[in-house]
Amino acid sequence: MNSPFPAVLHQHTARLLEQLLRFEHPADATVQQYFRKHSALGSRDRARVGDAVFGCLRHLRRLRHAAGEGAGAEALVAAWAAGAWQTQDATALTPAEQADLPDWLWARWPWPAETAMAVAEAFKQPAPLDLRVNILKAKREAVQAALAAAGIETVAGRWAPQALRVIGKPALQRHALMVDGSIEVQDEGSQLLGHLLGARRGEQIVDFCAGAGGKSLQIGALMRNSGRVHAFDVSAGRLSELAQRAKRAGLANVQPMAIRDELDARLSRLAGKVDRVLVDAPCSGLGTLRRNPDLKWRQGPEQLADKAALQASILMAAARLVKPGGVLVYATCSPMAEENEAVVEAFVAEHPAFAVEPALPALAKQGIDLPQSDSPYLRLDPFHHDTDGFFAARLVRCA
Ligand SMILES: C[S@@+](CC[C@H](N)C(=O)[O-])C[C@H]1O[C@@H](n2cnc3c(N)ncnc32)[C@H](O)[C@@H]1O
Repeated sequence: MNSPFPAVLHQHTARLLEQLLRFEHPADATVQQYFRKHSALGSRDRARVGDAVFGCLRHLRRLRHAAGEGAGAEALVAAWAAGAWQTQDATALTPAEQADLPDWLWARWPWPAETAMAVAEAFKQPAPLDLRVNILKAKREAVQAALAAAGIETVAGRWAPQALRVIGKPALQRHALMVDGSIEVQDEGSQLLGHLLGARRGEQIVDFCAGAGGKSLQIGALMRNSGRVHAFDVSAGRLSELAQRAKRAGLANVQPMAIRDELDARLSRLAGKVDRVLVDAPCSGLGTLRRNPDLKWRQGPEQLADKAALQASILMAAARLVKPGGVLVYATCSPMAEENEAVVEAFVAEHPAFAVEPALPALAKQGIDLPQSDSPYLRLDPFHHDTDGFFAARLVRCA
């Protein structure tokens, strides 16, 4: 049960939820726009309204069951404030309702029956805040001590050697360690993808879908500021702050470049020359439901199929850059087989020069010991690993 929710916050939450339930834009953008428009709301009230609307999106099917199908935003918020999703009789719900997933997604939910519901439950929890310590600037223990001195408690990550998990929700954006590039916000699972690439000093690396460059920065630091990380993306906007962030992180080896698409002619100069290529592919993002619960309601099987076609095309183009003996990592923040195993298996069937190398032993060589699995792939989820949901395949070009 939540603490009493003042009427004025209830009204704001209902109005905002009404907008969110149109699913026209990503939820976080709609929330930010709403708060800009209602600037009189103080930071604590914003946090409460934000928690409430995200809570409604996380538990939408259970709330609809409690408030009645067709219930409007007002009634859904009332059901949320009463904690209805926690107290209702689960046996009256279908498994998809219990899991708070649309039927199509529950039908494809890629975990065995014994753990499927527990994994769905873990995806409904808010995500923690993880940091990556920049090894060029500081050691993890020293950062932890400096944060503790400022009243910010952290624990060392369970898996990734540079990860710190922040306890609670302190304001960190303007902290000196953030400003001087000693720490970056990066989910621990995302850090493991960077490690799976296994970049070494002096190598040529391509981060094909670099986005804002979180992994480019990590890889550049793991290479101790040597070699080169070519950071490509079709979105110049997303890449726009990477040069500045790299400078702040003490990195001179990260080179951002906006490309037209995966077939951009300028890529041909790197064909067959790159030691390691990371494809952090555009995907459904269903592995990030803890942060973006709207994604489960905003997409259907058609979107997954569209994504899979783009992913296959990007993987094929990126593979052309890998030199013989080089490594290609294909990753998504989605657990769905259509975007993961199916893409990789179709690629390998058409490209016999590439072989899947088991991911867990590759990480174990770096001292990162994840729970055993029969899969040759890295599959992470919030229930088993306490990270966002990720998939990654490590491919080696044999010839
Ligand atoms: C999952 S995000 C990458 C996140 C990023 N690697 C990070 O760690 O922050 C996928 C990225 O792929 C980019 N993208 C989409 N289509 C692309 C294409 N055809 N070629 C290269 N990048 C593409 C998107 O703009 C988006 O930034």
